[in-house]
Amino acid sequence: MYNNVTYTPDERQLLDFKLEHPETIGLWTKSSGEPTEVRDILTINSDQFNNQLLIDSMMNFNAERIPERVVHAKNTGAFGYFVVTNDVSKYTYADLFNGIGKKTPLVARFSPSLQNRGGSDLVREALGLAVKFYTKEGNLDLLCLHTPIFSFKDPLFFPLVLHAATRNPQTNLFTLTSFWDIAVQKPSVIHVFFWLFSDYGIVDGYRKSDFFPIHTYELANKHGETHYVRFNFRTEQGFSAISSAEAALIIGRDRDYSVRDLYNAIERGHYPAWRLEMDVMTEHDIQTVEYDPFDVTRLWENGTFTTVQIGRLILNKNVDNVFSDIELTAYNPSNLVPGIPGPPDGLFRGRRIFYRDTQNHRLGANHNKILVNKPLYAKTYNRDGKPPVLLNMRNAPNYYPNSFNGPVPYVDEKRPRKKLQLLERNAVDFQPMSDFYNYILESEDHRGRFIQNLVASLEPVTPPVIQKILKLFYLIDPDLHKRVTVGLTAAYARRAAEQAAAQTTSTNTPIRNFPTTVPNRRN
Ligand code: HEM
Repeated sequence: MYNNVTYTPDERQLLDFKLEHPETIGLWTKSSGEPTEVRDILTINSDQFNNQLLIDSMMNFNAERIPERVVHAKNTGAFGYFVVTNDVSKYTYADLFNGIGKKTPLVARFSPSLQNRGGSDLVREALGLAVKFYTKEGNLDLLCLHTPIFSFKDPLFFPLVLHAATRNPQTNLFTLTSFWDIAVQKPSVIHVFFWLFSDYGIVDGYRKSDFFPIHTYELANKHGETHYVRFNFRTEQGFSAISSAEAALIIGRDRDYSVRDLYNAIERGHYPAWRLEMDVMTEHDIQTVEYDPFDVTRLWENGTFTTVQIGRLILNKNVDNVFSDIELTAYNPSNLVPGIPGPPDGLFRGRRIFYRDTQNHRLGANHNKILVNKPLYAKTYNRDGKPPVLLNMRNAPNYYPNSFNGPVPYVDEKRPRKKLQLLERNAVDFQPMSDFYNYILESEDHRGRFIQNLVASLEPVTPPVIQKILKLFYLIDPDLHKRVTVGLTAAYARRAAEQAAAQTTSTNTPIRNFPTTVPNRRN
């Protein structure tokens, strides 16, 4: 009866396991290793406190959850590799980017930024792609968003803005009023909102989006010269987005659409790939362009940089276990390698601390010893702490300097001696938002959909936020202000009519209760 049916890879997973293992995979034991005796698997009418299997199973189950990430909690990911396709040695001596054809293994994780672990992935919020490259010179982590810009420059605002954009402490709901209020108070945020409310907002699965580490990274070549780059991961699947209405329909039947899409594509051998490119400026250009090229809230301007392809990222293996291979990953943007000194801006300096700290909290101080985070090579003077400690550097000296052949530092002649010092501005510049409205939204159709999405999001927003946001829209572009105002007026009129109609309709009385008894057949 089932012979002619084709099942999707995600539904087939257990069956595939069985086909790969025609016999049982072995004896069931307790976590101590003691084999499970068949009479212990039923505890009814037995002395339950004497049943070690019951205690072992229950206690382990009770402890299954660890704290979810404060942001980017919802998980999916895969293993893959990066392959160098171009000679970029004139920009960086980073080993992983040098040598056409060189392959570096990696683990990638995708996530919506605001959803809790069980949330939906077709949402109008920034999506994350985090990549951990296991290089010979340590792990390189690139954390990206699917918006090419970030919301603000000052790291102090991260917890504050994120509180406004996540669940309200009383209602436990995402609240559009606080979401837009923070944009009023910190208008650089509006630029990110614009990307999200445009056709770039909801992508048709992670595979079909570009991703951006955003910050301007410093790179060093073997002569000690520096270049400044913005990396871009460009999807080879073709960018594809969906509308709010389409997303709502899909979410109704599948909250894990993008997770499923990625898993099934990889199982079917349609390995998703991204081109890693970089937009490059020389040390001279970076200091002379007429805008701030380190400002994470704005794009670089056409004609001020060249674009160079580095290689391709390919995901070709689904993980065996989401908890150990993805949930336990600890991506940290300050995991950099020689030849990539990293971004010099203030936001990145903040991020250098936050990730290590939150991962100490979430995974423990030894998170880099968890298998999926373990670099190919590491010898440190760090010791002890909550497991895993692996071999804890065994009997090697645990202090430095020492006279007993403990690990030693090396000399990197190529490392740049100078460091660029930035002086960042706090002023808000509406130009990038105006450019977005007039140029990035390339057609009248797109602008129309953008206005529609804005209006839908603004309609529930209460005073005084709504008045203030409209004033800001006026400053960005009077046409934007006019069209959103017209849209809102129509939306309010529709709502008032719906409310009036609802008052005249009779209330809905339940026609049944849940049955809680069955007929007594003995009578
Ligand atoms: C001050 C600014 C920022 C702070 C304080 C911050 C903080 C955090 C924290 C606490 C996490 C959870 C980490 C974990 O539990 O393992 C996280 C995850 C993440 N962040 Fe940020 N973030 C900031 C800016 C950014 C920016 C600019 C980007 C992208 C360019 C970004 C991309 C991501 C991604 C992709 C993840 C998910 C990592 C994963 O898959 O595990 N963040 N961030």
